[in-house]
Amino acid sequence: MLVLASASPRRKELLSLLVKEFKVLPADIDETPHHQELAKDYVVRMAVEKAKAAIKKYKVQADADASAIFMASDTSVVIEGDILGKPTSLDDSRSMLRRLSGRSHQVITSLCLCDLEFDQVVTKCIINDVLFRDISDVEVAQYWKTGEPHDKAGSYAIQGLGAVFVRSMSGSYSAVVGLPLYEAAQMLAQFGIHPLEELSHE
Ligand SMILES: Cc1cn([C@H]2C[C@H](O)[C@@H](COP(=O)(O)OP(=O)(O)OP(=O)(O)O)O2)c(=O)[nH]c1=O
Repeated sequence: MLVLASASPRRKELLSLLVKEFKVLPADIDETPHHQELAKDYVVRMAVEKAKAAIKKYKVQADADASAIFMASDTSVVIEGDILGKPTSLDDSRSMLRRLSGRSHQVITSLCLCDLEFDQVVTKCIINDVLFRDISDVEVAQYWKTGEPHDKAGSYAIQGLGAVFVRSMSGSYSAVVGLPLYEAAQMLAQFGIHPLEELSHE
């Protein structure tokens, strides 16, 4: 059994493109970056901590399966080395989008796959570049009202209305949305889960 350690509807939707059956077990962790922690290290640490928290929750379940595999991920927007998480208010969203306006930033997504005993652990970090057009404060306020930026790192969603800000991107689109499909498929194969085989045996 594969367990997705996530509360993100995007991650669930993306994983369902690769795997038919999996459980979803959201993991609550402290997402505060350590002092001077590098963004790459931070996102990988977050994915590992989410996986570990889900393992802890899973182990106390009555139907816990010893062969369960756990998948967790984290997405952060990074500009000038600063990590932008989810906005807490319109002011916060405004300051994020003002920083991103008219320039390029990185979206870093990590992935962690591991077994129940945390003996076999594989992590990966995917870095994408996203270039924004200029964004006015009026647009920031209008965008905030849609609700879309509220639960998104960097205060935008490339898969939604936020796409109107994106001039170009390079890297993995699915990674920016929250779950890098190419890398997830490669990592699942290391745990004996082969998406194409599984989905072709209907
Ligand atoms: C940049 C960007 C982020 N996001 C989302 C992906 C993630 O869900 C969210 C970043 O927050 P995360 O902390 O990575 O994820 P989450 O809290 O939503 O879910 P969980 O930790 O339980 O797995 O931002 C988009 O949906 N589109 C985008 O373009």
